[in-house]
Amino acid sequence: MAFQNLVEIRNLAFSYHQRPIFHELNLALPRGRVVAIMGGSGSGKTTLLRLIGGQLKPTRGEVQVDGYVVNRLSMAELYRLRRRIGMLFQFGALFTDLSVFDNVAFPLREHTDLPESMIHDLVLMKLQAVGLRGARDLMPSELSGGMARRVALARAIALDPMLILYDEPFTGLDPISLGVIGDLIRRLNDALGATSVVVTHDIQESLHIVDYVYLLSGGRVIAQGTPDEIRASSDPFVDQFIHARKDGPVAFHYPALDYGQDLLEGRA
Ligand SMILES: Nc1ncnc2c1ncn2[C@@H]1O[C@H](COP(=O)(O)OP(=O)(O)OP(=O)(O)O)[C@@H](O)[C@H]1O
Repeated sequence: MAFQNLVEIRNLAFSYHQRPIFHELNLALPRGRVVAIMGGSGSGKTTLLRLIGGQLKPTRGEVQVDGYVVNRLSMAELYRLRRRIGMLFQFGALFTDLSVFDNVAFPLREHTDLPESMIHDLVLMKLQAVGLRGARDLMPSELSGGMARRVALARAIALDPMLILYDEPFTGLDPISLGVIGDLIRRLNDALGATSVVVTHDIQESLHIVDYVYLLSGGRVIAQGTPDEIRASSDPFVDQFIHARKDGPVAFHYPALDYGQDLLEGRA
């Protein structure tokens, strides 16, 4: 049975030890879409990706991916599901002792019994898709930051995932490489018929490439909409976020004791 939403998160709560991160999180990722998850530092964006990938379990509520409740799967079932999820984590670290070709071949060799001749063709197809077929014999140390990110992207899609999770895919890139990666995220999603989730601080770039945005704060979704709706929003939080304003509903300080009291207690 095909579910309209590839990912659904319902009434989710999650804490790290005693520290609550999400209280009542609800969100849905429709099939075929590219969705951005944004929010201030520490709002739980990476945690959310890890809940979707089943690396973390919610304390309440559920995470459903392709109809499976991720937090109730056995290890074997979770492993099978994860094979259909591509992940590109911050800086998308490559294996430094493997060539570009072998980096992209890695998941195919790990997770399939395909013959080397077929792996060869699949790797070249993925490298062609990111424009780096000609760089197949280079080592990671010979790549620019933008090229390395593209190789990581080719590796993330090696198994033709149904869902691709990107954690800060634009971090540390120059503006041209950033545009190239943004464009690839969109094009690869559409070419694969996949669904993509992009956790990012890069608001302007992501508003160009995504279909929908969720803004997280205080453990829940506080705004959502299409890029046009987000741009036009008069919500003070959205305004602060979109225009990168220092002052607004999001406080600069992590919650702390009163400053004066804190200083006095230090002396006591
Ligand atoms: N393994 C962990 N154990 C305890 N606390 C954690 C752990 N990982 C993250 N946290 C805390 O949970 C909160 C959410 O972290 P998370 O990395 O999900 O935020 P984020 O929105 O991705 O932040 P950033 O944009 O800065 O990367 C942070 O306050 C962080 O300190």
